[in-house]
Formats: sequence, structure tokens, C-alpha cells
Amino acid sequence: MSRKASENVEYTLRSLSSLMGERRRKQQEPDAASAAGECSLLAAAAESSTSLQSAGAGGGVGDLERAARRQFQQDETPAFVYVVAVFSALGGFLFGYDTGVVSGAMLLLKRQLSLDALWQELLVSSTVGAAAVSALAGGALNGVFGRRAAILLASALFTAGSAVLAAANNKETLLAGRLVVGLGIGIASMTVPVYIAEVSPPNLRGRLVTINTLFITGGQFFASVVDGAFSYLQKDGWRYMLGLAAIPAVIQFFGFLFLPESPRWLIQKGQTQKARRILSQMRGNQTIDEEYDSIKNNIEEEEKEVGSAGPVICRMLSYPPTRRALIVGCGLQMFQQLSGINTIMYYSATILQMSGVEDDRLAIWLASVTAFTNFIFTLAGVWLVEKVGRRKLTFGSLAGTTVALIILALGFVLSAQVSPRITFQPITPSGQNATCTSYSYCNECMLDPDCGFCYKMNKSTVIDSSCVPVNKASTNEAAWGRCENETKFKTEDIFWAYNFCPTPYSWTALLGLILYLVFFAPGMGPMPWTVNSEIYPLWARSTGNACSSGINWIFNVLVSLTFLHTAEYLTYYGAFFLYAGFAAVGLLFIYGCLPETKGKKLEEIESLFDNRLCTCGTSDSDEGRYIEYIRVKGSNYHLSDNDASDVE
Ligand SMILES: O[C@H]1[C@H](O)[C@@H](O)[C@H](O)[C@@H](O)[C@H]1O
Repeated sequence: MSRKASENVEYTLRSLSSLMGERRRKQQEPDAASAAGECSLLAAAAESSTSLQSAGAGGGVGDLERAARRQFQQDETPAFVYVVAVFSALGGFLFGYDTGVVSGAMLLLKRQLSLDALWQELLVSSTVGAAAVSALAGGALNGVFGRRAAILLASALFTAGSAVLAAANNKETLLAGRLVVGLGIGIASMTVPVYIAEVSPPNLRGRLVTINTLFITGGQFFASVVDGAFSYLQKDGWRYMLGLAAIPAVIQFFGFLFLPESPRWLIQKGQTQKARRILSQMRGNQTIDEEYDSIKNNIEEEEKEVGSAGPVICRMLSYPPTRRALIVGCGLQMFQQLSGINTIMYYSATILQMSGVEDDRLAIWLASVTAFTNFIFTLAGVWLVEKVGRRKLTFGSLAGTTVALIILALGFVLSAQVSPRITFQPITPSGQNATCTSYSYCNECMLDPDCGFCYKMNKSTVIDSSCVPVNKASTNEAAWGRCENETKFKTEDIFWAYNFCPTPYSWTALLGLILYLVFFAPGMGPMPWTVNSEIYPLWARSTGNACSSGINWIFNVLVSLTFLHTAEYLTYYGAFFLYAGFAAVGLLFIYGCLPETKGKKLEEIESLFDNRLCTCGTSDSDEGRYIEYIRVKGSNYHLSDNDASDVE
């Protein structure tokens, strides 16, 4: 790291050092600090530094710090960076929309195309499976063709897939459309966070990347509203639900024709002039020399250190810092899915029904309230990420999520304990399966996907209850008996419960559901994506993100596909206790191994993984302060390792 001449620095290095807490860090952590390269204190050339001067002259360190911060904040980030971030995050919106919309579309599709359970499962899971494959392959694509090309490809796939889905006339075409959309989702999920992280200034990076997850949850919310609205259009409503995604996809495609490539990728590919031009566009009135040099030096150093022979994944695994980063990144994504977010979202309508919402349509609408809660609390994450940092936010979020899962499970335990008895055993018509009528409690009936609970109410007591087979075409009614005809039995004050049991304790599950989203959404939802976009050095960034996104999708499929079976073997509360157990292990992992990356330049982050895999956060002695570019009149000054002597 070179020390640049400083002719016009207007206050002493001693004040600068105290200003940024550098000395504090050196005293506490001499080794780690020098290992980290100390490259965090940058003084960028600029026209005005009057406020700094006056503060430095009379006001002491506190004033100086405030003045420096004020000055720094005046270095406005050009609106262009926000435009770029929002256009990229449309990829996140499509990811959320396409994964969310299918549950509502399926309700209509299965009737219109008479889909059996296997086809329903195929249409839902094929997208997630395809996303896993394309996320893994997206690493190579990103490395060779760049981030911009990958985003353009993803939006083209989203557009084509949505058009195929909207026009589909049979289930095979639907499957093809879902696969194409899935390929788009996988590429977008791994590319967009990387791209946003690479164009953002360090102090805003966390926030801008987290916006992508805000768009994911926004897409899921929008999908739930669209599902609700088009559920009234029994014939072909699904075409609109699935086809609407083409609109944001086309907007993103055309937007990206005019948006630039990531300057970091360009520098890596030797297109330095173009990279400089784009970097200045992104940084507005700030000087880019320092950032440009540091990216370039970093690439050269990395090449010397790691070499460039062999597949990237092999180099990553054999080089300890990237191997550690990969473990942290993949672990975060795995624990995100193992804490059961998608099961909770998918089954939120059921949980709500358990809590006493009997009307099906109302439950669908209330499911959009769930999606909205997820969205709003992700917004809290956007705000918190640069304030409390990634480590504390993720840890706090998972801790709350674990407690919420326990409450949710307890809700199901209570419901199971007071599960109504079956008091009425109707005679099974000949030729029909008699399993359902053999159950004695609602709880057993609820866990069998083929059966539902039919009952009457006397004030708040369940009476005349039976367990009968569900109608295969619509879970809103039974295959035969009193609950056979939805419109008829409702007028006779007979109730039908599929997947839930009417109990007085269901509110506990509802409380668990709300708490779950409130805690999960700001931290565990976005942080795995945000942290992964930051922790790998440039040469390993695409591959690292490809692997961790692939892990996210693989665990997404595993958890969603196994939920019903898990619930059958372990009961609902067993399933939620299991997720709580996974979340508790995740807590240990995060506490032990997740370092703080807030405020650091992408090029500095690699050094956080230099020593051990798990440091229990001890490398964050600088937590709570920003490492920022600050203006000093007339020159660039870069405090390097050697400069440490100047400040002691
Ligand atoms: O970060 C996102 C988000 O939290 C979504 O709500 C969830 O459905 C995704 O699986 C996850 O990756």
C-alpha cells in the first residue's frame, strides 16, 4: 500500500487518528490492525474544509469528529447510484413476485387444468429447483460476461417465462414457463446483490444491497394482493397472475440497456478507462483516484497471492481467507432457510385459519397482511443495517426468530392438547377410503392431508364433529357428507376446517407468526444476501455468491418439500420446534463466525477472514464507528501501515 504525498493537509495526523478511533483500535488490537492493512482512513481532495479547520482549531476531537461527519455527509451520493440500485432491485422484485404468486395461481389452476398433487408440486418446486441450478451456474456467467449481461439475461428470461405462462394451454407448457422463470430468478438472486455492492460507496453499501431484499419482500406482497384480486376471476385469473411479471421484467431489460457495467468487473478485465468513467459517474463530486487505485492494487495483489490457475472454486477452497468466507456465506444462507421463512409464509393462511379466521377468501387476504408485515419490517432492516451493523442485526434478528418459533410451536401444542374430540362417525359410502372416519381427535384428522374436520358450534363449544375425506378438487369442502357443498353448508351453520382445528388457544400461533416476521424480516431476511455480496474478494465474488445463493435455493426446496411430511411425522408443533432448533444452532454460528463488515471498503473485508474462522466478533473492536472518506483541503492522504508510527 503506498503512502501518497500530502502537501496541504490542514490538520494534524494526530487529530485525524483520534477522529476516526484509529488509535483506540491499534491499542486494543495491534496485530489484527496491522493485518487488516489499516487502509481505512482516507482523506480525499476537495475544495472546502473550512468547517474542519475551525473545529480542529478550537473545538477538540468531538467537534472535529462532528464536523468531519457533517462534511462527509455533504459529499452527496449522486442520484445515479440510487437509480442503478433500484433498476437492479427489480430483479429482487421479480424473484419475490414469481415465488409468491404461484400459491394463489395454483388454487385456480388445479381446478381448471385438473392438476393432481404431483403436478401441483412440480409447478411450485420446478421454479425453485431451476433457480438453484442457474444460481450455481450464474457464477461463471458473471465472471465471463459481467454483471450487466447477467442481469439483462435474467430480465429476458423473466419476460419470456411470464409470456409463456400467460399463454399456456396445458400443464407441460406451464412447467416450461415455470422453469424459464426459475432460471431468471436464480441468476438475478446471485447477480443483483453483487452488482449493487460493487457500485455503491462503502457507507451506503449495506443499505443499498438491503433494498434488493426489500424489493423481494415487496414482490411477495404485491403477488399476494394480485392473487387476492384475481382469485375472483375463476376462469383464466391465473393467466394474469403469472403473466403480470412481464411488465417489471421488460422495464428492467430496457433500463439496463442504458445502465453501466460494474466498474470493479471492468478493472478486472483490464477495461480501465471505461471503469474510471463509470466510477466518476457513480461518485459525483468525490475524487475517485483513491478508490480506483485501491481496487486496482487489490486485484494485482490478489493475483500474486492466489494465482489465476485452475477453477475459481478450487482456488477459493485452497486459500484460507476465501474458504472461511465461503463457509460463513453459505452457512448464513442455509440458516436463513432452515429457520423456515418460506414455510411460515406459505402456510400463513392456515395459521390464520387456525386462529379463527374461517372464511377462505379472508384468509387469502390476511395472508397478504403477513406478506406486508414481512415487507415493512424489511424496511426497518434497510434503516438499521448501517446503524447497528450486520453482525448485531443478524444475531438479534435470529434470536427473536428462535423465540417466535418456540411461541408458534407452543401455540400448536396448546391447540393439539385441547383438540376437539370426534363425536360423530358418519358411515363411509361404499368404495370410499375409510381412514378419515377412523380418527378420534381433530388433531389426528388435521395432520392427514386427505381429511378435514366437519363440525357445528354451540356457543363456543364444538359439537357434532366428524372427520371426512377432503374434496380433491377443492380443499374448501368435503368429498361427501354434511360438508360436501361449500355454499350449502355455510347457510346451515356447519363449519369445515381443513388443516386446522378450532381451539381457544389459536391466538398463540398468531402471536408467534407476527413475532416471527417482525424479527426475521429486518435481519435474517436481508443480511445473508447483503453479507454475501461483501465478503469475497473480487476474483472470488461471483463464484462465492453463486455457491451461497445455490445453497439458499437448495435449502428452500428441501424445507418446503419436507414440511408436510415433517408435520405428519412430528406434528405441526414438532416441525416448528425443529426449525427453532436449527435457528438456535444458527445463533451459535453467527455469534462465533460472522464478522462486522459495516463501513469497510470491499477491498478491506478479505482481511477479516485472515486469521481464524470464528473469532466471536473480536475483530469488531471498531464497531460503532464509521470508516469514512473525509475531506481535507487540497490533497489525498492515505493512512497506510507505515503511518501508524505517525499517530502513536
Ligand atoms: O431473503 C428472502 C426473503 O426473506 C424472503 O421473504 C424469502 O422468501 C426468501 O427465501 C429469502 O431468501
